[in-house]
Amino acid sequence: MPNHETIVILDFGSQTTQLIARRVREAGVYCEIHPCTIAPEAVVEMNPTGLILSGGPMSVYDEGAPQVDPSLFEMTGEAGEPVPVLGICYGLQAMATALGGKVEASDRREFGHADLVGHAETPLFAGIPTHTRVWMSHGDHLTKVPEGFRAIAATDNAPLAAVAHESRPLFGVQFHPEVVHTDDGARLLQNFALAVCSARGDWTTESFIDEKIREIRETVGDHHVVLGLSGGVDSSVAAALLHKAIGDQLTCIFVDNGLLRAGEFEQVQTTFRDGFHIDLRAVDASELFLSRLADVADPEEKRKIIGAAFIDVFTEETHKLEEELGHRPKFLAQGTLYPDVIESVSFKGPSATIKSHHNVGGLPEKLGFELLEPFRELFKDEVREVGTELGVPDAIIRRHPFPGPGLAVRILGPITRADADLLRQADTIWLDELETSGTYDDVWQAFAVLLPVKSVGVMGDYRTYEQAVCLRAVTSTDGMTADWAKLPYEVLGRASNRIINEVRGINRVAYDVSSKPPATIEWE
Ligand SMILES: Nc1ncnc2c1ncn2[C@@H]1O[C@H](COP(=O)(O)OP(=O)(O)OP(=O)(O)O)[C@@H](O)[C@H]1O
Ligand SMILES: O=c1[nH]c(=O)c2[nH+]cn([C@@H]3O[C@H](COP(=O)(O)O)[C@@H](O)[C@H]3O)c2[nH]1
Ligand SMILES: NC(=O)CC[C@H](N)C(=O)O
Ligand SMILES: [Mg+2]
Repeated sequence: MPNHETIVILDFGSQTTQLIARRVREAGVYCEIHPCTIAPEAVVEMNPTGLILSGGPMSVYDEGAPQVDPSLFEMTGEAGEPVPVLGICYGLQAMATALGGKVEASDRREFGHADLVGHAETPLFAGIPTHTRVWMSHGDHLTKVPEGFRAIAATDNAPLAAVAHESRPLFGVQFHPEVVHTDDGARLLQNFALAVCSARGDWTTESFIDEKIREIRETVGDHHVVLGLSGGVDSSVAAALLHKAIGDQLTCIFVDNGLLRAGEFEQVQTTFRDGFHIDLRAVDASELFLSRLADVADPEEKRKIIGAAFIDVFTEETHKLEEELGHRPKFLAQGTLYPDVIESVSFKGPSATIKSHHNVGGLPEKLGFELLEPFRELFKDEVREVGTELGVPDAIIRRHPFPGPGLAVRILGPITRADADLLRQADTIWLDELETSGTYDDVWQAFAVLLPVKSVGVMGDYRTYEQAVCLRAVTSTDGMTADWAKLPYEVLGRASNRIINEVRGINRVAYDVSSKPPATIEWE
C-alpha cells in the first residue's frame, strides 16, 4: 500500500483505461487501476482520495454486465469527508444504474467528435471554455438521472453529456476526457483530481525516487541484489536507481548472447562501469547461445532455447558471485512496468499468447530469488523521466525497445554468426539514417530483418545472387498496437542505397507497410 494519495480507477474493460491513469498522473496524483470485479471492501481499504469508473464495451442493462456496488458512493476520507467519484461513459451509466437512474439503448449512437455547448459552473469544468470539443463513443444513454443529479453539460445529441449530484461530489461524463481528441479532457481530469478530490498533486519524479530509495533500502537490508542488465531503458534505469539506493550491494549481469546490436556489448559496459562505477559482470556467452541455436528455424523453439540459455548463464554467474560474497544474493531486480502488471489484472484478463516473451521470468523460481520490481507502478515514459533525473545518458533513455531474444526474432530461419553479423551491419545503417534525418525519435521502434531468400541483382556488370533485408519502423504508444511509420521516401531511399552498397551479401531492401494487428511488430 503506497503512502501517497491515491486515486483508484475501476476498469470496466475500456480500451482507454490506461489513458485515464496517464492523465491523472500527469496531474501529479498517483493512481492505480483495479478490475471492476474487486470487492468493494478492498477499495475502501485502499483509502482512496477519489474514485474513477472507466468506460467499457458492455451495456449496463445486459445480463451479467458488471455493476458498481452502491456502497462505493458512501466512502469517506479520514476527516469524514465524502470520497468523490467520476464515472466515464460506461462508468457513468453504471453509477446511474446503481443510484436508481435509467440507461437505455439510444436511437442515435455517437462515435467521434461532438461539440459541448455550455456547462454549469462546477469545479469539474473550472477553466474549461464553454464551447469545447469532446470525443464520444457510446450506443447507450441515460434516460433518467438518479435522484439528486442534474445535467451540467450538453451536446446536440446528448442532453446529459455531463451530470453532477446537487450536494455530493459525484460526477459523470458521457464523453471520454482521457483521449487527446477531447480538447480539454486532460484539464477535466486534472480538475477532478486536484479541485474535486483536493489531492496535493505531489506525485513527482523526485518524490518517486526518494520514496523508492527508502523502500529499497528497507527491503534489501544488508543483502545482495542481482540485476540482468540488457542496456535497454528499463533495466538500465533500474540499475541506476538500485545503485543509488544500495551502492555495491548491487551486481549487474550483462549477457552477450551473440544476438545484440553492433557495438552494444562494449557500449553498455563503458556506460555502466565508467559512468556509474557499477559492479558489472559482462559475460560473452555468444558461443553457447549460437551453438544451441544452430539449425533451429522454428521461432518458438528459438525463444525457448534462448530463455533456457539465459537461465544457465545466470545460474553460473550467481554461483560465482555467491562464492565471492560468501553468501547467496537474495534478490533479483527486474524492470517490470505497470502495463505488464495491468495486463495480468485487467478485467479483460490476460491476453492470448501470441508468442512467448522470453524475459528472465523463469529465474526467481529456479534460482530461489525474491523479486525486486521498483517500476511496477510506472509507465515507460515515467521510467525515462526517472532515468534522466538519475543521470542515465540520453543515448540510453531515448533507445527504442529491444527484445531480449534480440536478433533471433529478426533472422528468419536458422541463425548463423555470419547472418547475425550481416544483419547487424544493415541494422546499424538503418538506425544511423534515422538519426541523421532526425526521424529516430518520431518512431517507436525501428530495425532491420534478414529474410531467408536470395534473389538476383546486378552490381556493376556483375550478376549477384544475395540475400534481402526488410526495414521496419513503427509508431506506437505501448507496442500493443502499431502502425508502420510514414517516413519520407528520401530516408528510405538513402538507407536502401547505403545497405546495398555497404553490406556485402545483401542486394535488395524492402520496407514493411503492415500495421499491428494484423501483423506483429517483429518478424519471426
Ligand atoms: N542481454 C541480456 N543480459 C542480461 N539480461 C537481459 C538481457 N536481455 C534482456 N535481459 C533481461 O530481460 C529483461 C526484459 O527485457 P526487456 O527488453 O523487456 O527490457 P529492457 O531491455 O530492460 O528494456 P527495453 O524494453 O527498453 O528494451 C531486462 O530488463 C533484463 O533484465
Ligand atoms: O522483452 C521482450 N522480450 C521478448 O521476448 C519480446 N518479443 C517481442 N518483444 C517486443 O515487444 C513488442 C511487441 O512485439 P510484437 O508485436 O512482435 O509481439 C516489440 O517492441 C518487440 O520488440 C519482446 N520484448
Ligand atoms: N465507451 C463506453 O464506455 C461505452 C459504454 C456502453 N457500452 C455504450 O455503448 O454506451
Ligand atoms: Mg530490451
